[in-house]
Amino acid sequence: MTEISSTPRSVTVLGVTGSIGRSTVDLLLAEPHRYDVEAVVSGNDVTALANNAKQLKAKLAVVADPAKYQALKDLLAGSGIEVAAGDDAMAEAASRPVDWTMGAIAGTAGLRPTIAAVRRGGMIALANKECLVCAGDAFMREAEESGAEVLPVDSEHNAICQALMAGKADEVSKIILTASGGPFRTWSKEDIARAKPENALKHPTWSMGRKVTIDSASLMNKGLELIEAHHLFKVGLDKLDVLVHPQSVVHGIVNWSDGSVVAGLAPADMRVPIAHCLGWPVRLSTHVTPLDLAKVGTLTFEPADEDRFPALRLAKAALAEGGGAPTVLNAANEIAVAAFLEHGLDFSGIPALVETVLDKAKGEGLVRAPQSVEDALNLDREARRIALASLKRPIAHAI
Ligand SMILES: NC(=O)C1=CN([C@@H]2O[C@H](COP(=O)(O)OP(=O)(O)OC[C@H]3O[C@@H](n4cnc5c(N)ncnc54)[C@H](OP(=O)(O)O)[C@@H]3O)[C@@H](O)[C@H]2O)C=CC1
Ligand SMILES: CC(=O)[C@@H](O)[C@H](O)COP(=O)(O)O
Ligand SMILES: [Mn+2]
Repeated sequence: MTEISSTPRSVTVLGVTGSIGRSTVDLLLAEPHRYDVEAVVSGNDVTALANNAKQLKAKLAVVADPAKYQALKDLLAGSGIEVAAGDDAMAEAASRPVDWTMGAIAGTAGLRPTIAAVRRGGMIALANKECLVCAGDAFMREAEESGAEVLPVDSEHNAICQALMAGKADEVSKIILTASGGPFRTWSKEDIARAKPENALKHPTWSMGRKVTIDSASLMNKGLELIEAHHLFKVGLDKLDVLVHPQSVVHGIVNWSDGSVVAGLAPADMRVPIAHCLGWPVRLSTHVTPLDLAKVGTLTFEPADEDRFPALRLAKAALAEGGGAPTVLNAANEIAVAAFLEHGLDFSGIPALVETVLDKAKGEGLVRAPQSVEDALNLDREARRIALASLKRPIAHAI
């Protein structure tokens, strides 16, 4: 049995102020002697960032928004904690040597700092699925080259990664990702089309950041997760499936060639997969309320409806097409979600915009296979330009 090391694990948390970030901080503070926190990074919430930096005794705090530099400096004055701001500072923070990095910045904004961590090596606990949807081939190739170990945090992928330990890669017949079905699981197509942000932000089983919550409501989240699974587990769409499971108790399922089925179950609490990655290869003890299956009582499963949830169909098609299609899909979806949250787009406008952008990008001959992370980011920018130009009402904040 592998023992828990008595040497503290050095850690950096990208996206420390978000939903995944807060769960990570909770685990770090439960056993502070086990960790040496190097850097914490946020987008613009300097109050929470400064608090996290002090609580965790971090050496460095970085905020993405350069306009927030002075505010962060004032908040951390006299603490001895180094302060920085901006994109280059985030990448520099992520490239400082540590054993373990949490990649939990929301959206493609997280790609540059996360790849900086990958290039440095060590363990990368990856929550940010957009990194893999935007630039999966290049991202995983760089991880292989640097020796970085990519640990899946996303609940389905973490469960599947554990289930996959029951056999060999060539003995897998199917990998199934469960989906809660989101708040519109039982809604008609017409009602879904008219859904408002306040409806879409009411996730039935998980408490998460706004972007992933909207993606769950459209089932784009499950589409992004299929692409994420393709890169993490090196399987094609023919071996991947989605099953709607409203209780969010079973997170991932592996069907084996001999008929055996191994499923990963856990409470709907992200501290469980984060702890799995934080302790890896050792299991930590957490204060998470254990899963009580007698209390849950019934587990149900149903097929996903791609007619009412066309985002899932679009993501599957992008995965099947490959090349730059997932990059374009992801960029268009980020703009669409931002527009929906600003009331600039109907809910049904999200998949509609994604489809329009994919068609226009193909028409302009842009959907090439990215050769590098930087190449993927260039394609991402071009797809955003098309998406923004396709909106009837302009938006103030692209995610
Ligand atoms: N929440 C969950 O349960 C799950 C989340 N994920 C994935 O994890 C990632 C994070 O999700 P979640 O924690 O919910 O998101 P949140 O919106 O709650 O948090 C996002 C974090 O990213 C930071 N951030 C936002 N924009 C930037 C930027 N431009 N530069 C640097 N930092 C930025 C935010 O800082 P600030 O607070 O200052 O804005 C915050 O710390 C997503 O990719 C999501 O899909 C995957 C599975 C489950
Ligand atoms: C917690 C987590 O991993 C989310 O990605 C979750 O999967 C969202 O729920 P849905 O199953 O509704 O997309
Ligand atoms: Mn998930």
